[in-house]
Amino acid sequence: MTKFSNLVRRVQESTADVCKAAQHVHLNKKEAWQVASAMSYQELEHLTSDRAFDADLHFTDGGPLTVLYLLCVDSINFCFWPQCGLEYEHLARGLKEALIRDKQALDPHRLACFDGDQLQKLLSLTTPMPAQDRRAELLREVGQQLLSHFDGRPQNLIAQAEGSAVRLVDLIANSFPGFQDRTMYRGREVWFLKRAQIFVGDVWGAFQGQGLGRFDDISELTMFADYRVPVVLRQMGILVYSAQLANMVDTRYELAAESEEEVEIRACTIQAVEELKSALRERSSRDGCPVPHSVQLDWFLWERGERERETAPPHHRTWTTFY
Ligand SMILES: Nc1nc2c(c(CN[C@H]3C=C[C@H](O)[C@@H]3O)cn2[C@@H]2O[C@H](COP(=O)(O)O)[C@@H](O)[C@H]2O)c(=O)[nH]1
Repeated sequence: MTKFSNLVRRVQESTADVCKAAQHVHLNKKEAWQVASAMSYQELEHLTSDRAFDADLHFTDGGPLTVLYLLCVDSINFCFWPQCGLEYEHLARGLKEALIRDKQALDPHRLACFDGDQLQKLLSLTTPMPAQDRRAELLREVGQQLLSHFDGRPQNLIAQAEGSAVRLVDLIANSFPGFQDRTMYRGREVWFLKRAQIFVGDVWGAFQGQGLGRFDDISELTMFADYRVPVVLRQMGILVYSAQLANMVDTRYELAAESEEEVEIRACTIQAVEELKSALRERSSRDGCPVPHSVQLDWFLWERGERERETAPPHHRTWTTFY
């Protein structure tokens, strides 16, 4: 059993350090508290009751094949923007249709032999995406590592987490190298684990927090540091970019992966959602309003970003396999 290292805590702590030291991005905490106080009670009730999992878009069959499907989706859930018109939904729906077409895959007894080749074949049945070869390698890794560490059974992966979302993130990051979303910032390690955490959030959502999706500590997860949510937080005035960074982002200049600018955007995005949650906790002590998990705040912000993507300012552009 891989040593438990609580990588989610490393995400919390390392991104808080980056946010404090950031030169190109400012987290306006006062604005975050304003936004939190302006959220309606009804909105918060909906947020906290909703696991925001889109069951029409995704494959769900109530069993381990759903876990495997989500592991495949989230192993290649990154960088759609270079291909005009391509969105996350095309990936989710494409893999769902490929799985349903591959009738044999639906035989639960066959699940254990879902190896790298089968998973890679699924990709060839979906919409071509940027870096198709890299995505095929990442899918192959899912098949290989699932076979070598978990007897090819996704339910074994879930069982080893023993009902802990944090342990499951650790297992994913330690068992599937492609999910190890971390970098260096001014000589110190920074962790984001966006796809590992979104996988756990998706399993929790797909199973409505029950059975294979039951986690006692889902509240520990951070938001998922992608390129859509920072746009919404910037529009709210919670994230403020330096004039130079604002110009780079607004003119669609590509930010290098692991550059200070990119790392600061991702770290401050995570900390902005934590600040919103702190503000809502404080408000709740006064008016008893429901307090969403970071996962639920994330979905609220992401789906708002999706709705407004045609009219919103540009998101930052970084070529990466992490988000
Ligand atoms: N923070 C955050 N980022 C998310 C998601 C999702 C999908 N969530 C669904 C899954 C289950 C529920 O039904 C959710 O609705 C994708 N992404 C990221 O966004 C970017 C894609 O954007 P665009 O090019 O516009 O499709 C890309 O980095 C992708 O990895 C999320 O929930 N939170």
